[in-house]
Amino acid sequence: MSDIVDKSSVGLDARQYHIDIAPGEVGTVALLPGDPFRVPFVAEFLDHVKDVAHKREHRTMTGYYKGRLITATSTGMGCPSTAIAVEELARVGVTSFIRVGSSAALQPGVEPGDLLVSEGSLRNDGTTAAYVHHGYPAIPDLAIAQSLKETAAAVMAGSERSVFSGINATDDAFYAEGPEWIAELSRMGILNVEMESSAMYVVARLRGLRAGMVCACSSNLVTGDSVYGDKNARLKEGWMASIEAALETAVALEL
Ligand SMILES: O=P(O)(O)O[C@H]1O[C@H](CO)[C@@H](O)[C@H]1O
Ligand SMILES: O=c1cc[nH]c(=O)[nH]1
Repeated sequence: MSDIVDKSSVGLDARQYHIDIAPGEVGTVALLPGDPFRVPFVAEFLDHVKDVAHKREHRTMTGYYKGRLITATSTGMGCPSTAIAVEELARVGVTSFIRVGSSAALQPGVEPGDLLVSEGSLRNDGTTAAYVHHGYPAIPDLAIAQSLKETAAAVMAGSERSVFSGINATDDAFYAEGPEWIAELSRMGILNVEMESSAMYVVARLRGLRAGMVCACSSNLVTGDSVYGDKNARLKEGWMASIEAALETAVALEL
């Protein structure tokens, strides 16, 4: 049995197997969109941009925002690839993570393009169950969450869009979100649903790292308001606002 691999100690100081990044190639704070095609949206805010790596769903670029070295890495969709990205980014020096995703609203009054700041996640995923007890909370770093509320409000000031904060759900199965589940989440007061934050929060807590999330609302599952069709411009505006809020938090907290 002595030949069994211990993944907690394998490849620690090397180029990482899935994200293709070596220690020294990135900074201490990473913005995490789901989609690799959204990593360049982060880069639009940065100076001295470098394309660092792109392997599988994990694309990484770095650059400077107001003098701070920022890393942007895509997680892909769902908790399994998100947990891998957080684990491997931590091994190459990242200590703080801010997910900048899209998410569907579960309460009336939230519209596509609005910003949603996470205060915690209902862990409806299989990945975190492999890491911890079912009662373990999936919660952001409190200072990051508070800062995201403030920076999101500042970024959205004067616009027609709003900022909401609350508990989100993290689901594994986009197409298994049936009407009963959506109604139950809404009745529980859950603000929005996405597919990555529980893994980011749990892995971050277990490894002594910090994490937070600000998403753009892509659709509202209880009002039927969706981005399909002419609302897409609003989602892009929401993504850009969420990225700016995350960058301002990175600067404000010196992440
Ligand atoms: O747009 P991203 O950040 O990928 O986030 C949301 O979009 C995907 C589903 O459409 C899931 O990954 C969900 O969390
Ligand atoms: O889980 C998710 C994420 C985004 N949009 C949805 O409808 N569900």
